[in-house]
This record gives sequence, structure tokens and C-alpha cells, in this order.
Amino acid sequence: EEQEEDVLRELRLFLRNLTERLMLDRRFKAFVKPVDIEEVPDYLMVIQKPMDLSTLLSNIDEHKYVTIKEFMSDADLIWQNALEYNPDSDPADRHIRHRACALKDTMRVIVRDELDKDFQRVCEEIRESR
Ligand SMILES: Cc1noc(C)c1-c1cc(NS(=O)(=O)c2ccccc2)cc(C(=O)O)c1
Repeated sequence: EEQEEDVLRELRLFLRNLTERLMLDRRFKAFVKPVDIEEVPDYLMVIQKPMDLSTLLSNIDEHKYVTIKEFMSDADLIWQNALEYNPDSDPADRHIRHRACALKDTMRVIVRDELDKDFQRVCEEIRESR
């Protein structure tokens, strides 16, 4: 009902603000847009589910996420894919893995510090009721 839509609107505001802050962080420039398949032709042979910050933003606006868990499941793909596709010990791979780990840590700290636990539970109850 209307109160539920108010809750989901507030979740979307939080998720948009989080995603936009990550997009502005220059450490995460490589994660802003989908990996360019023309530049990285074998990418889709290695990575089954590509994800990036712009796609997250589109998903938010399409009301894809009803809980923080659903959002984090997609958001985690960004750094998980980067670790999987860039496993080697050369400096370029190590650099993108370092940025991937920074993305993982930064997201988790923002969610832990800024998303109210009771609010998360209300979102979970809306998901379970649908
Ligand atoms: C993400 C990601 N996952 O695997 C890799 C590899 C990256 C990644 C993606 C991008 N952006 S891009 O796909 O548009 C591009 C790739 C190669 C040359 C020019 C552009 C940049 C970088 C980077 O290190 O700068 C790394």
C-alpha cells in the first residue's frame, strides 16, 4: 500500500546516493561503465554476469531492488568480476584488484554506517509479503 511505496522510495534514494558517491570516486572510474567488449574481447568468455555502477543506477530507477540484500548481490558482482578477470600477479591486475577491494570495503562501510537496521527489516518484510 502507500506506506510500502514510501519505504521503497526511501530505499531507492539511499541506493542512488550510495551509487552516485561511488561513481564520483576516481578510484572506481573503471567500474562506472560496462567493461568495453571491443577493448576486452574475451571478457564475456570469463564473466557470466557483468555489472557496473551505471547499470546499478538504471536498475534502481527500474525498481529492481526491494531490499539492500538484492542490491548488494548485484553490486558485489562488480568487484567479484574484477577479481575473477584480473587474477595475475602483474601490476595492472594487482592495481584493479586493489581498487575492487576498495569498492567492496567502501560499499560495506557506507551501508553499515548509514542504513538503519530497522529500515532494512521493513524492506525485507515487504519483499516477503510479495
Ligand atoms: C572493470 C574491469 N574489469 O576488467 C577490466 C580489464 C576492467 C577495466 C575496464 C576499463 N574500462 S574499459 O573496459 O572501457 C577499457 C578497457 C581497456 C582499455 C580501455 C578501456 C578500464 C580498466 C582500467 O584498468 O583502466 C579496467
